[in-house]
Amino acid sequence: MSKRAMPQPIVFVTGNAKKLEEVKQILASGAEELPFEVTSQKVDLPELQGASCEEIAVEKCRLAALEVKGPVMCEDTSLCYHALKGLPGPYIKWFLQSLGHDGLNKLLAGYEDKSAYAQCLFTLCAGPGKEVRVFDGRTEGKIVEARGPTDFGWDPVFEPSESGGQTFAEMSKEAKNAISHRGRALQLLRTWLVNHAETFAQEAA
Ligand SMILES: O=c1nc[nH]c2c1ncn2[C@H]1C[C@H](O)[C@@H](COP(=O)(O)OP(=O)(O)OP(=O)(O)O)O1
Ligand SMILES: [Mg+2]
Repeated sequence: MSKRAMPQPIVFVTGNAKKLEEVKQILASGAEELPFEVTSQKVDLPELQGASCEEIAVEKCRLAALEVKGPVMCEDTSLCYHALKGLPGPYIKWFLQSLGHDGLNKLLAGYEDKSAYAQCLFTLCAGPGKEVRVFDGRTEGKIVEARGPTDFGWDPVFEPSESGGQTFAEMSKEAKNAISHRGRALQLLRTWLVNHAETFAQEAA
């Protein structure tokens, strides 16, 4: 299907400039070309509390579609400690903001198990009231003392199992994107859009 069949671009709605930067890099580097143009809009949307990661992600995307009045994608990132049964999970933003990297380590002081996974839920919606589809990407690893540049969230304290001992912050952007929660979820979204371009364009029309 040609791009002309889908005049409206998909708007990636996020309040986080670093997420946007990675999403642009990942979309530019893929093997398959996305059949839709992706633009972005900076909106910090409210997020449900006390709900599952998936419920939070779906509700945020639903609000984004209402705000943009057209096709949107969003994402929600969680950092889930196995010893804490998945917490901080979707509340990692507030834990990081209040406790810092050191605090994220100290949370696990009473536990031997330092393992955790990063989860990214990408959501896609063709417009107000339309179905919200969810794409789940995960990366397993462990929580370590901060190492590497501190310009993106909890990257310095998360060491993926597949990185050969580097934290996300110590890895090159390409290396992180190749194994990251975000890279994996976005890859699933990309493949879905490539295979269902017509369905999505019809929903958006
Ligand atoms: O790859 C990552 N590496 C390190 N840190 C990360 C990553 N991805 C998100 N983060 C941080 C940002 C925020 O502190 C929390 C997720 O919260 P989350 O609500 O998904 O992000 P946000 O509010 O900054 O942006 P948005 O407007 O898209 O909701 O983890
Ligand atoms: Mg947020």
